[in-house]
Amino acid sequence: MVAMGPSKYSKLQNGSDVRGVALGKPEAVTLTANRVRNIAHAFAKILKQRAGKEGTDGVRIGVGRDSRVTGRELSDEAMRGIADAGLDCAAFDLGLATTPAMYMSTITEGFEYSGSIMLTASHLPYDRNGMKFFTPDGGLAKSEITEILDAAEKVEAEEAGGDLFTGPDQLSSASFMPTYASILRSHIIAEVGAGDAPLAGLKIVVDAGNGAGGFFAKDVLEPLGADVSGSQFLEPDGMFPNHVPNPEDADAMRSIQRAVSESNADLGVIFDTDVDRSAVVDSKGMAFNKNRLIAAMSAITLRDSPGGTVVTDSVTSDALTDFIESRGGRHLRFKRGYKNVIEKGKEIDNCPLMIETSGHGAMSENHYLDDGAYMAVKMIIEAARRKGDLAGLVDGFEEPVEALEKRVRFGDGAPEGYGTLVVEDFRSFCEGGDAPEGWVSADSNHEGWRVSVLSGGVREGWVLIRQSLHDPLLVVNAESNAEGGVERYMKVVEAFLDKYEHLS
Ligand SMILES: O=P(O)(O)OC[C@H]1O[C@H](O)[C@H](O)[C@@H](O)[C@@H]1O
Repeated sequence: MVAMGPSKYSKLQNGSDVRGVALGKPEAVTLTANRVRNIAHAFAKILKQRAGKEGTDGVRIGVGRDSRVTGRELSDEAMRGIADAGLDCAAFDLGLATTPAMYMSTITEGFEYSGSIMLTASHLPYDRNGMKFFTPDGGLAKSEITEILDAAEKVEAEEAGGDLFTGPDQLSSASFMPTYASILRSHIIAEVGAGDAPLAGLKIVVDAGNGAGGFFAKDVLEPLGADVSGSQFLEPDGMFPNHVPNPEDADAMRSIQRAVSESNADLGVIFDTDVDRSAVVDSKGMAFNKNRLIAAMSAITLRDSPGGTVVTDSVTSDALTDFIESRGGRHLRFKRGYKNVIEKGKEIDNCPLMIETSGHGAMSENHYLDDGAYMAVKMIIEAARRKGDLAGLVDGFEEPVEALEKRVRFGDGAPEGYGTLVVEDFRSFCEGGDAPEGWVSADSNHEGWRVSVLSGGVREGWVLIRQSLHDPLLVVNAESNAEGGVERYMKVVEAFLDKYEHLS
C-alpha cells in the first residue's frame, strides 16, 4: 500500500498562517487562485456554523491585502469564495491594509466583521503569498487553520466553489484604514498630552519597504504635526525593489539608519510588509530592533505595570534578562513563534508585554495583538516625552560582543523527529559531563537545549540548539561577551553534530 503524503492543502499550512508560492510557472504555484477561493469559502462556512450555534445571523468578512503583485487577484477570489458560501455571507474588500488592522476591523464599532482575512506572506519574496485569519477573539490558532484547510480540500473535491449564490449585494468595498489610523492618532494625542499636534518639532522618517505601512507617515504622523520628509519606500510595490521589508534584516536596518542620518531626523521607523512588526532608529543611528527593542519596550511597560512578566522567544540574550530584572520585572524566555509567545503571556497575571526578537510584539493593553504600528506608536510617544532620547530608556543594557545564528539542514532520509533526537542528545552531552568545563544547562529551557558558558565561574556566553518551527533544520544560536568566544563554542557544537549522518 502506498502511504498518503500530506495533501496539497495541508502543505500550505505554516503554523497559524497559510503560505505558498503564488506566482511563477503554473506547476510551481501552490497557492492558486482556486485554492484561495476554496480556503476563504471554508472559513466563511466555519464562521457560519459558529454563528448558527450562537443564534446570530449572517457572516460578514473583511478581506485585506499587502502590496504583493498577486494580492488583488487573490483577494478577489477570496471575496468570491466567501460570497459563494451562502446568501447570508457577505465579503468586504478593504484594499491595501495591514495585518493588525484586519483584526481591529472585527472589533471596531461600525465595522465589527465576523471575521477577516489578510493576504500576505510578510517579508517573504514577491512570488509568495499567504493568508491570515481573524475573528473578534484574535488570530486563528494552528488547529483552526488545519480545520479550514481540511474543509477547503473537501470543497475542492465536491467542486462546490461555483458561482451559485454570488449576488452583487454580497461583494462590497469598505474603507477601514482611515479609522484604524485615527485610533492610533488618538492614542498618541492622549498619551503625549500636548494638544492636537503633539509631534510638532519632531522629524520622523518612515520606511515602509514598499509594503502596506506607508499610511503611518501620511495618516498617523503628519496630521499630528511631525515632519515626515525624508521618509522612504512608502509607495506600495509588490516587487519590493529597494530592500526586504523586514526589521530583522541587516540591509533593511542599514537603509533606515542611512535615511535618518541623511535627513537629520529625530527618529526612524521601519515596518515589515504587513506591519505586524517594526523597529526604530534613534537620531544617532542606534537600532532598536531584536533584543534592544525588547529592552526598550520592557522599560516602558514595566514602568506602567510594576513587577510584570515579559514573555519573549527563546533566542534572547542573557543581558536582556538582567535588564528586565533591573527594571523590576520578570523575564520568561519561552519559545520561538509569535503565537506561542502571545498565548503564553495570556496565561500569566500581570504580563504587559509579549515580544519576539523577530519584532512581533503584543501588549495586554492592546488586545494581545502583535501590531508593529502600535509598537512604533509606543516608541514615538516615549520619544516625544523624552525629547528624542531613546537611548536613556535602555541605559544599562549591553549587546553581546559576538552573536551568531547557524541553520543546519536535515538531509534526505532524516527520520521523523530527527531534530528532537539531536536536541535530546545535546542535553545528555551537556548534563552527562561530556561538554567542556563551564558548560552548564540554562535555568530555563522551554525549547531546544540552552547552555550557559561560564569562564572562571562568570557567565561569558550561551549556546542554544533547537528544532526550527517550520523547516526541517536545526537552529544553533550562540552569543559571547568574549572576543573569539562564539568561534570557540561553535567548534564544540560542530564536533558534537559531526556524528549525525542526516545533518548537512
Ligand atoms: O524556528 P524558526 O525557523 O527560526 O522560525 C520561527 C519564526 O518563524 C516565523 O518567522 C514567525 O513569524 C516567527 O514568529 C517565528 O519565530
